[in-house]
Amino acid sequence: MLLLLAAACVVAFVLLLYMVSPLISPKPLKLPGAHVVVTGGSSGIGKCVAIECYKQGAFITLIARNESKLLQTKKEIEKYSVNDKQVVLCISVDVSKDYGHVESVLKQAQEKLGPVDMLINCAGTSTTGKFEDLEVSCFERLMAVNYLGSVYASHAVIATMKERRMGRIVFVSSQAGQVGLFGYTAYSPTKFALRGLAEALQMEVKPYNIYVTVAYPPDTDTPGFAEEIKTKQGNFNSFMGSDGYMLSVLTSGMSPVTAITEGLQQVVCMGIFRIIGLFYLGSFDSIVRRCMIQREKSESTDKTK
Ligand SMILES: NC(=O)C1=CN([C@@H]2O[C@H](COP(=O)(O)OP(=O)(O)OC[C@H]3O[C@@H](n4cnc5c(N)ncnc54)[C@H](OP(=O)(O)O)[C@@H]3O)[C@@H](O)[C@H]2O)C=CC1
Ligand SMILES: CCCCCCCCCCCCCCCC(=O)[C@@H](N)CO
Repeated sequence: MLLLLAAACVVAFVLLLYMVSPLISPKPLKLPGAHVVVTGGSSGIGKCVAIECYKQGAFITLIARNESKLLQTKKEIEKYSVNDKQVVLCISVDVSKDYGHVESVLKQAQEKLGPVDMLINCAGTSTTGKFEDLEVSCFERLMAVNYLGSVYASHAVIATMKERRMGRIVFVSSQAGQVGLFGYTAYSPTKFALRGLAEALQMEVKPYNIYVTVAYPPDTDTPGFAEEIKTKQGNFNSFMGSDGYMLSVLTSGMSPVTAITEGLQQVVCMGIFRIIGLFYLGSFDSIVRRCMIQREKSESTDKTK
């Protein structure tokens, strides 16, 4: 009897998802000729994403502070041009300081390269350390760059996107924005905050054909991330690797789904991943405890010397 009920529930759920599926599966943005703005585009993940979009024919605006790094990256990206009309524009601005300034440079960029089709909020930074060792100014700075920087840039482009009834906004969070970990007390909250922003914003802008994605990269030092953004475009959740998959199912909460199979996988796998997650947490706790004991031991032998 119970089994029958469970089966009926699953069938009803699938049917329901099928009914709303036209509403939840955005078409991928056509990158050829599109204007893509990448904050933090002069280095690391942002640079890889910019290169990937450029390779597919997009016009790129790179935003970061350091001008020489911007120009160097511009040259690097231009090597991948696919037609002679493509432009890479560089703007030197601190996304975390003055909203008026961010707004005016984005206006200028839109005057030069046309309205923004996709904004990738990748400018970010991290500091790690034990809570008591981190200055409170560090908490303020990370929140300003990682969170408010993304708010400012998105706020500056959203009105035009709504008018045009099209657009994509990507927030680059982190796996440390899905789970709080030792040493990340200043960083994790800024990345958790992006998810809250993304969920609320997505609900507002979906009727305007604007789609929001939150990317949760793991520790990254390879250009592999560019592959991810290519295949995940239009999805609300973007992750990498098997840990990333489990984390994104486990922390799916009230995030929207962008495919029927995504919702189904969450329903089926959540419980088992919670069990696996508890093992992870147990092992993290035991690592932390072991390190603490080791440190205390070495400190006390240092003292006796
Ligand atoms: N690498 C990793 O392991 C992971 C990274 N992430 C996130 O991905 C994003 C990119 O990381 P990663 O590629 O490693 O970073 P990098 O340090 O390589 O690049 C950071 C980029 O952001 C720019 N930037 C930093 N602060 C500001 C600011 N205040 N205003 C404007 N631009 C700024 C930098 O340029 P400039 O300094 O000239 O301003 C640079 O272009 C970050 O948000 C990070 O938190 C998430 C998960 C894992
Ligand atoms: C079923 C449950 C699975 C649980 C898996 C848990 C895995 C946790 C890995 C967390 C890695 C954190 C990377 C932070 C990267 C980052 O943002 C910084 N490099 C920036 O400096």
